[in-house]
Amino acid sequence: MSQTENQSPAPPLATKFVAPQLPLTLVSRPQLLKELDTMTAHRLVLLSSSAGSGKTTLISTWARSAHTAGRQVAWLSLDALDNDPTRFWSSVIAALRTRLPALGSAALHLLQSPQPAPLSTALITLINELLEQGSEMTLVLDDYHIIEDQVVHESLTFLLDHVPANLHLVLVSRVDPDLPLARWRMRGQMVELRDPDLAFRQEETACFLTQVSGDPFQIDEIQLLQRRTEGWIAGLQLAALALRKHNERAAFLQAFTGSHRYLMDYVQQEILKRLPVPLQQFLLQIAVLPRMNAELCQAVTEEPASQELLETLERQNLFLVPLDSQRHWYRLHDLFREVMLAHLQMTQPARLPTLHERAARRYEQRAEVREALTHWLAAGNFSQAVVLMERVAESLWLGGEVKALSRWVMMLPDRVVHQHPHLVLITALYLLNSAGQLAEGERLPTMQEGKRLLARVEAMWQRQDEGSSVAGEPRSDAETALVQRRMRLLRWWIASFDAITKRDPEQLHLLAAQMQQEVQDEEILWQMVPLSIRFVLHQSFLREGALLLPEFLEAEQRARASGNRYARIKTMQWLAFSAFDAGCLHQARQVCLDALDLLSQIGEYPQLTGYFSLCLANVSYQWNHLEEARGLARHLVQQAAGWQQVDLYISGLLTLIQIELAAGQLDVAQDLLQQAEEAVQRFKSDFHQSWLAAHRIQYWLAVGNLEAAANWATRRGFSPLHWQPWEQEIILASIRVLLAQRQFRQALAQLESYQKYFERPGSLESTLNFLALSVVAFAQAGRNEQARVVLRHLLSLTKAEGFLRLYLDEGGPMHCTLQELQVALLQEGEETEYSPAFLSSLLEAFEQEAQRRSPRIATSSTPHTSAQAVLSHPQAMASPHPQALLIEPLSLQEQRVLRLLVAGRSNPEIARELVVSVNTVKTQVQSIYRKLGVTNRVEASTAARDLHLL
Ligand SMILES: Nc1ncnc2c1ncn2[C@@H]1O[C@H](COP(=O)(O)OP(=O)(O)OP(=O)(O)O)[C@@H](O)[C@H]1O
Repeated sequence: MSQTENQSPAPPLATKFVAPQLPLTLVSRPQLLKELDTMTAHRLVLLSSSAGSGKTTLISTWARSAHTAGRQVAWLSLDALDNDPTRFWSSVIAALRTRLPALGSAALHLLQSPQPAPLSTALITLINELLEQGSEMTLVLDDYHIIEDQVVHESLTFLLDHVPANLHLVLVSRVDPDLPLARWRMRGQMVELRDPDLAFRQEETACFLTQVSGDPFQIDEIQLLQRRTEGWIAGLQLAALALRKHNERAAFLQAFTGSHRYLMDYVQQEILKRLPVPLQQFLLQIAVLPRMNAELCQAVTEEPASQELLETLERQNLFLVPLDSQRHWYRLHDLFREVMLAHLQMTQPARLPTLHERAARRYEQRAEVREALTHWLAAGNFSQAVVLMERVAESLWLGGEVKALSRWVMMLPDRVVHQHPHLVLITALYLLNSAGQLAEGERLPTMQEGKRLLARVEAMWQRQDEGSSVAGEPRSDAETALVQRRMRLLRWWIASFDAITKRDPEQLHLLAAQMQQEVQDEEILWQMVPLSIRFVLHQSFLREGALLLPEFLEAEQRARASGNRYARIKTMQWLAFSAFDAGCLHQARQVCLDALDLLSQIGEYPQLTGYFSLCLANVSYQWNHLEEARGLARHLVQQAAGWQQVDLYISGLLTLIQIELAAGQLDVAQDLLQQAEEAVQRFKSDFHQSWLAAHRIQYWLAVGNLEAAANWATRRGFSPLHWQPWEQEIILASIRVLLAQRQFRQALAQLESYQKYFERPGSLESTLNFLALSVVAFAQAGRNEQARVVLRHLLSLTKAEGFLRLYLDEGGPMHCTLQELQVALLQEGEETEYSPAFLSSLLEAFEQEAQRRSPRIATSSTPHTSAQAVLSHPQAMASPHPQALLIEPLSLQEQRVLRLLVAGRSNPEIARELVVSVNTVKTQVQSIYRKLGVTNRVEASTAARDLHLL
């Protein structure tokens, strides 16, 4: 090469002026191309996004199609030599001349003359030539990030500020160029495409993978790669490339992370190597943070200019994703972050623990425990991790985060587990406690996790017993005994879950007794274990939770004195439910209110409020505060569904069904029944079956579908010989079916045979339900005297606690019996073992119930009801006990007369059958007409049928 040749600048490569070849496996992006068509009407289109995000491919595809459509598109791929202003503008003019050869000769001459004119003169000449020439032209400047020369930036700004309307510029860059972008953006002179616009959508990823590999991909494989790459095309392409060398596609996809060599090489060569060292270091170090703000970055990197560096990363499209619109919080693109971490691990392994420790400390100061723990563990600083876990274990339980705690505990190495067995055992205790509150079908995984934790401590202990070397101090006998006792307790607790699954109350009883012995001198936390088993045993199995009331009262006091919040909340929960079972509604309500108060004082633990809300809803229901009960139950169901607390969700639904049935909202009840049935089936929640079946029957009876109810009862078949306490609601419901079928004798026989079970001590709630049904059965069978006797007993048991729904739910026959009792008391001046005021308030409640169900009747100017009015009310048919709809219910004798009348008997025939005079029958028939609001036999028959009075 000659001297002169050596000094003259190298001529530009002709390929600079041609859009690059498109990939063979091109995924078409019609939507983006269409957008570009519109965007290129602007003065400037900026494509600023990460390396390998598909900028060049997109714009060259567009350039080709624009060219085909007759548009003039000039192309210039910039290179490092273009960092010289003369060279840059000469290249630009050369690019323009590929489309308009006559353009720019004067400007070029000025630029290249031996005594060059000022740059602005050449630019003005070019602008004037463009304007003069007049045709539309788009100029693409690819890889503009290569340009660092300030004069080039300034001259380009000059051009853009004075650009003629027929020139449009497309700038393609990995970083935001040093141009007045904000001004142009604000003036609407510039439009942009950035990473989120360019990332492949899932269908594009699918198309790309299929084209590259030739094989169709499964949807889950596509989703996995889409998630991993977040649509970053270069990442996807590298994964596809690596995939070609693997036979086991599924295994490869699972193992594909940022530490893959292809990715690391690409990022190193294309990105990291090109950054200044301080920025490189900053990026590598902040990669230990899953999400970050300037303050955290500063804590980790000790770099005071963290805010500015974050802004630089963002401007340079270095995979920093803003998490809020104020740009306080960011995260790194996941796969890119993995590459950074892998790089850090490879180049500066000793630095990683320090960075994690700094992060952990900062998070601890911010009281962000989860993050702090993750970093302590990542730093391998297990002693700090354990200290923190021990400190926050209880709060994590309260916050419903036991599973996270158990995951962290599982990450501790054997040596640490051996030194801190109690942390592991307490985590297992919390897990088993949570398992106890889950519906049966979902209990297993949580229990398995508890088992795994316990097994770790046991295995270590066994190794110690066998004399194998486990690091750590030798233990005192007392400490060894304590750990062993706790392991035993947990084993028994696990065994108790098996007993629950096998429906084995004896075994449960045995286990609880064994445990009770063991925990005499234990901390309150461990004393809770046998109590929780006793609660399940007595509440869910034997259904005599009331028996435990004194025990729970005492436990609650102990828990209060201990200051342990877990123990307090648990004992209050048990206490509330036992009080409810014992019929102590006021006490149950007070405990719930106190517990909710306590929970609001100790912090936001909404998951723990559920059981208290449930109990409160049931108390409100009994007091006939239906609106309040409904509000509580609805809220509870919504929340429990969100928290995935299936047991609570189903219990809430069942309570809500009962409320809607009582309110006559049968359509709503029907929907809820379906939801509950699905949930019970899905989660195999057997303990809810009895309530559910009982509600279903109540619903059928309420809508008059006696056939469905009867079919069900026949299929089910009951016998006192197979009494199971957890089936008592179904048993009572099946007796209701008998009553509805007018099989009074059988119903009474059933009641008698079950009496000893329902009237046993331990569940006043069961006893009350049984007695209420007995009153109705006797009354319907015409055994009014006995009905009144049972009713008096019932009144004496419920007088102090204000039970209302217990009575109201039984409808007409209960109402009649109450009225008869009141008359008898007035006539005979009988002594009562309950307050007559209570009786009056019950009768008043029945009146209000009738008014609520049928306001037209209550406000009618005629003193007596009309059956038509009753029937015209939409809720009339919803009443489970239509007699209650009549302002004046029919007496039993009138019901008998009505039945014969409907059967077509004449007055003398009725008189003969009932052994009364014809005149008496006539009076009773008139009274029936009056009460039903009808005037003849035909109307009476219709009303009787419609109102289900027969
Ligand atoms: N639509 C597409 N179909 C198939 N492959 C594509 C598509 N878009 C991009 N690619 C591939 O992705 C890789 C990166 O694309 P491209 O070079 O266009 O990205 P870029 O953002 O311009 O990158 P850089 O910043 O490095 O210039 C290329 O190998 C390209 O072939």
